[in-house]
Amino acid sequence: MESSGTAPALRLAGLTKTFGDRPAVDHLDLEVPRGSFFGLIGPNGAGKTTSLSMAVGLLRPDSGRSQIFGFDVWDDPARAKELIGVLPDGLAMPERLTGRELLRFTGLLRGMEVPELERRSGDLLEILELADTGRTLVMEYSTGMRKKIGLATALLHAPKLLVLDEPLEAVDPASAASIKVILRRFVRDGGSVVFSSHVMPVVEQLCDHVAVIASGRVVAAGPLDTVRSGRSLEERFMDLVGGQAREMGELAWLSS
Ligand SMILES: Nc1ncnc2c1ncn2[C@@H]1O[C@H](COP(=O)(O)OP(=O)(O)OP(=O)(O)O)[C@@H](O)[C@H]1O
Repeated sequence: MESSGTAPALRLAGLTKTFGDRPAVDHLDLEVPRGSFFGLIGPNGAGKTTSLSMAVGLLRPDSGRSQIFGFDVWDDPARAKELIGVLPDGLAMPERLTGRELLRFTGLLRGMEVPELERRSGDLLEILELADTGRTLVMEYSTGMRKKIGLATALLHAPKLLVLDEPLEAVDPASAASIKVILRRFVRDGGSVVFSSHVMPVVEQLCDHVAVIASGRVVAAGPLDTVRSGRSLEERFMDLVGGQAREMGELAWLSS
């Protein structure tokens, strides 16, 4: 096995997953360099969530491998998973806990010492503007609040790689700004982040690397400026995935 000392933060090799007779992810290869802020973009249904779920060991691929700092997610799950913090899509959480209780539960499962766990939970709840939610149960949280508490659980054990599925979706602008500060600081201090998004300006603002996925395959990947090749990311995205603003003639009935 490759030494964890030189391996990329994340390496996906030949990842494949078929639902029914349609491949959702089709021999996908991807490398996230250490210390990079990596954006994953692609149209709806391109296979981003499926790829990230397989990358972190939440979904078993039909074939292919995922390695985190050289540790295989399926052969060596304990070592791989202690290095990552994950914000999955549609996160299933213990619903009858408050946010603070959820963090305590997560930290204890991770084997953290209680005083340190309490200190970090307080910091995270404060910066994510969840400190005032008091007795509110997770089942009563809004979509954006669920994203934020999910992100807090991903950060709690100070992982080396964050894998985040649309972390800013449904999050209000003030909280989004806080999340961007947290993620930037995380990368500045040596962490690596890979996240999916549909918001091109956010990806351009945050990321130094990007991959475009379409039909379960990587159609472009590399440093942001290389992938953009002198254009905006949105223009490049439209070129690569064949998107075009449609004529509205067929919806003429919508205009009264
Ligand atoms: N559990 C499932 N059962 C059947 N089909 C699935 C399942 N999960 C995903 N798919 C299909 O796999 C394909 C890829 O879905 P996926 O959610 O990975 O795309 P995505 O790029 O994350 O999309 P979006 O940007 O809309 O979130 C889609 O065609 C989707 O319908």
